Amino acid sequence: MAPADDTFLLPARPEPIPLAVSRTAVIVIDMQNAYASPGGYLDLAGFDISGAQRVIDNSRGVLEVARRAGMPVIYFQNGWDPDYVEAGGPGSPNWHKSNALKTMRARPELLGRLLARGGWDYEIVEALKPEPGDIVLHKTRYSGFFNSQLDSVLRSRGIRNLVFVGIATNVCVESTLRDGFFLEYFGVVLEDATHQAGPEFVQQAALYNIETFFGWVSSVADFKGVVGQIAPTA
Ligand SMILES: N/C=C\C(=O)O
Repeated sequence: MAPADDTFLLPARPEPIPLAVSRTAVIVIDMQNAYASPGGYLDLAGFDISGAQRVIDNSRGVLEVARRAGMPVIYFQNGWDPDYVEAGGPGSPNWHKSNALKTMRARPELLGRLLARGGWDYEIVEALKPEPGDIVLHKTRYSGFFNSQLDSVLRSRGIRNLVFVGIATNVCVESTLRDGFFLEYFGVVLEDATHQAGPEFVQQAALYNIETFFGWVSSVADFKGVVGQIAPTA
């Protein structure tokens, strides 16, 4: 049972949202070399990753105050086994839509390198490595609620509120927040700790969708400003 006094009001759009510390987790979506480092999959596939460093820098501060307040920090790594069995063959829409798989079919020299567990591309970026006590989960599709332990990890901890940072806003962040909505989780995205895959308008479109239909949009400064005031847990 959450202690009554651990609720805080997070400034957000379309309205501030009350969150209980004991029922809130920060979800770090796909902060892997694949999505945030030059030479990673997204960069090799031709996407602009110039906003990734800002996501890394801003996420560090978010995770620092969240850990100090006692919130679980849950990382996702997106990818598959090195033989890509988990990616699915031509009978899976993932085979047709994954830009990582399409890039490797176009550039066979990359086969086995992109989003393959155990490789550099799959690893969390050096500047945002998980710390002791953080939870690291694996996912094989855009949404963190499919083929993963996320729902049971959250329910076993009484978590109902999910604060998102990571990449890509319009793909894995929005997919996971949307599925969380359908599973009765309250989703908040920190807009300046996310970056899109694609042109700038898809960042705005994803934030519009989240704010209007699926959850709330807040900022790194608002989150740090409120959660940073919460006394460290024992
Ligand atoms: N995640 C975002 C996109 C991808 O994995 O292709």
